[in-house]
Amino acid sequence: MSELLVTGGQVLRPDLTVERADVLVSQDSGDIVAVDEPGTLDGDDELDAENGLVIPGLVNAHTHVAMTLLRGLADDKPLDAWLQEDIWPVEAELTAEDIRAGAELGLVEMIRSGTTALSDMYFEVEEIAEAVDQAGMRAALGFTAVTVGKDDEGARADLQESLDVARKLDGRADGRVRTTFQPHSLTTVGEEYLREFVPKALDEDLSIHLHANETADEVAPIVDEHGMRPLAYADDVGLLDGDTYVAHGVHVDDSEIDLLAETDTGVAHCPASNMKLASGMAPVQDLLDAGVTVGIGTDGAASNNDLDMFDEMRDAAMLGKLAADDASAVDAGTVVEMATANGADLLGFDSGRIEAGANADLAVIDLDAPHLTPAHDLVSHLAYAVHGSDVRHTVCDGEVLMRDRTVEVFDEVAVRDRAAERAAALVERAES
Ligand SMILES: CSC[C@H]1O[C@@H](n2cnc3c(O)ncnc32)[C@H](O)[C@@H]1O
Ligand SMILES: [Zn+2]
Repeated sequence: MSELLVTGGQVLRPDLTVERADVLVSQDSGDIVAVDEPGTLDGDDELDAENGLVIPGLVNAHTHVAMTLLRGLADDKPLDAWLQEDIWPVEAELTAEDIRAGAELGLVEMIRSGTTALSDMYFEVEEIAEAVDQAGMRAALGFTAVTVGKDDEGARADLQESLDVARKLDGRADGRVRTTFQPHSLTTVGEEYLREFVPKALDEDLSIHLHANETADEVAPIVDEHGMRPLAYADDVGLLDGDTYVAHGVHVDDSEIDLLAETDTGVAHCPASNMKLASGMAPVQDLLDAGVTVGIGTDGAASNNDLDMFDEMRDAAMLGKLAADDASAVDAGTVVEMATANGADLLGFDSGRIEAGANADLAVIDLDAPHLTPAHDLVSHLAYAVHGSDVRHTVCDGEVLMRDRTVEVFDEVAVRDRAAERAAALVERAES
């Protein structure tokens, strides 16, 4: 039996109070054993949290982790033009090795900035699952099906692959990988295919993750073609009958907010991507007031351009206020809950809170910094002042992924070099 003691720090509790405490975690079960007064617990190994704040590992509720290879490739365009002119032509040249290299780079970036769980949409998911296994992180993964531009055989093969991959990879990495069925969006997967394959996913009790209501441009065609709002259409084809969360949810009207709440459908809010692609402002406070579970995602690094969930919390708070025209909307405590417990709920993990019995997924923030001084309110600091680079240690499933800012699960320099080489060769191939 091996136990790790995170000692000497202040601890963020599930009710968002902060207290001086030690946290004992089991490296066998991967769970938190106890949170108790300093000096009262003993472990086989220790992690020094002196002058630190121990928080739940952050949960990135929507990303495309391998898109780190496309970071900075194409900026300053709206979604449709960005995808069609820049991203999809390069993605067409991606190999399994590229995706592995991009995923490893993204996971290193996440570990360095205190993220321990992610929900990912992409292809070559076997490679991503292996990278997650090596990273020691937790993930909800899936193969994303797109049917536009494909013949019937190709379209059906894509959706079948999404089901097959979900079935095959569920439980990988000693149970740290869960899977989701993934139609890319309501405009990129045809109705006949949704009507055929969504019931199959529901029969198999698969969670569902899709992009929805991201831009105004994708709402009108759905209303024209189906005579209803996008989320009413999603409900009509059964997408909201399961354990479902939608990425973005920007252009949702009141009836759709009610529908999300009634069907217990979650939203992965992606504030930076929504701002950068000028997609719009999600009505986050209205969603929360209606009882919708809202997590936070970075989206891919090509539309962000980083995977730092502290940046994302700050963006969520700022944009939430603008959207609501109310400075009290989407407050600091709310964004911290969104990035931890809410995200864990969406992904189906027992993490996102520091209490006995929860998954031992933690990050320790170094508070010894000018931009974190004074410390009137540490929840305020988490939302508005901490940067990913302030993370000193990262722990997932009881294992130390980063100790004293050294990533222990990857050779970080080799990961960076490989990703840079692969990204350069990828772009060369796409341009030739
Ligand atoms: C086949 S995996 C996912 C697919 O989605 C593309 N993508 C990246 N960001 C977004 C976004 O904000 N909205 C819609 N689609 C997005 C990505 O490039 C992949 O092709
Ligand atoms: Zn996305």
